[in-house]
Amino acid sequence: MLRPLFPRCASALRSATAQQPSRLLAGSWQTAAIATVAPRRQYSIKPKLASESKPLDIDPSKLVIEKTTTPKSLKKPEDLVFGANFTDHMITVEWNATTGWGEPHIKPYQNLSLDPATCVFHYAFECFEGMKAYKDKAGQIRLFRPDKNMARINKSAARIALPTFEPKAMLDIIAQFAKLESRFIPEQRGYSLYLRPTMIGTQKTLGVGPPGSALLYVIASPVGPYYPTGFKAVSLEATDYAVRAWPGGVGDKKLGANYAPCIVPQREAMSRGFQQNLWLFGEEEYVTEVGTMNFFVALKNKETGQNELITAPLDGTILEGVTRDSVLALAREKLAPEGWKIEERKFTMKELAEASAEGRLIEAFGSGTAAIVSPVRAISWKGQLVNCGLKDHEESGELTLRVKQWMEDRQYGEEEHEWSYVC
Ligand SMILES: Cc1ncc(COP(=O)(O)O)c(C=O)c1O
Repeated sequence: MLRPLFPRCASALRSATAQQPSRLLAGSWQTAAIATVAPRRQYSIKPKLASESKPLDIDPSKLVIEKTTTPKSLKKPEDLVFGANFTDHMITVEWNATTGWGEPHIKPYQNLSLDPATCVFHYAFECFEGMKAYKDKAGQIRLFRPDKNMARINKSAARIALPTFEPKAMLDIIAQFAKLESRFIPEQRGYSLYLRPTMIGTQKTLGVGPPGSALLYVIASPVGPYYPTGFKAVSLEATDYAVRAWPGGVGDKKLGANYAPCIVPQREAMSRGFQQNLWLFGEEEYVTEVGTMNFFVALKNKETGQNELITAPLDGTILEGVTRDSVLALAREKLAPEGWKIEERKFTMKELAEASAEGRLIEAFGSGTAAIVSPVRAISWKGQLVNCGLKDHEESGELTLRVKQWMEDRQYGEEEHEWSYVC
């Protein structure tokens, strides 16, 4: 049994829970302890969770645009480094619990000024998105399935008591922003503008509670192809000494707090020569996802001989990737008619190792906004190297290449499709 760090607090908390369960829900440890000392005190106002604020309050018709007077010089496309350079402007929208969302602004890219006591610095009130704007052959800017990113950031925000917003309104503002930054998006295929919507709690307080104020901002970084000289297959290390997420946790939300704890296992994997780590879950060692990508495996079914494309289900422990959803939809549309079975189901490392040993593992790849798809060569697990179907001289399997092509056709508007949002 774990010994409480503060035994007195723990017993005060236990008695507060027994006597005043509803009070404990409304307060913190500190309030719980006070409640035992002064049991008759009532909370007259139930604190309003930021996430209960009504949507529909970001209003694009109120957008204020202030253009920069010092435009940045453009980098050569081949010199672009992911997330290192930013465009001229940013979007900001402030929120507070009393008045709701304020005027949206597009203004010159600039520093934020926040008090050191601001709650984001102490209790990780932060969530974010990663999405891309592409330039098509006609020079139009296209966002890829941005509705999915808006829905996801709202779910993330609501989980950490930050406010939600009307997705269509924000999308309208992001589209105007992407158009304004058009000169930063190189024309060539493979290039895009990475957009980073971010929401933080900005209340100045060390008290633990729902933030009374927040800031939603969007910055943008021009990016080149993830693999400038063509695919490079990555090798993964299956992590068996740490878990990324668990049932009932927040692994399916894009919270900054989910990312920092993943860096040490990632660094460990790299120190042993692997590019990324692969997160497993439970005694069964279910395969969940890779560092910042969902994971797909193509294998031949042992009994039926049918080709199967498998990825972990959305059970709350993996991020609901927009690319994952797109790959599944494309596979159902294009691979299923070729006889493939497309499955979202739990699968174990043991199952993969067995398929590999029996020559049934066809291919494996990660999926995510940054790389679209990333071929996997091998997975280190329990001292063995599980080969994922590539020959030594190959950097990608055929299926991974096809998926990349299908995705890019829709992202760059070569295939007109409802996933592409023309700004
Ligand atoms: C943990 C994690 N899983 C999966 C993904 C892929 O998600 P998406 O396809 O929406 O980029 C990401 C992307 O950032 C991620 O951080």
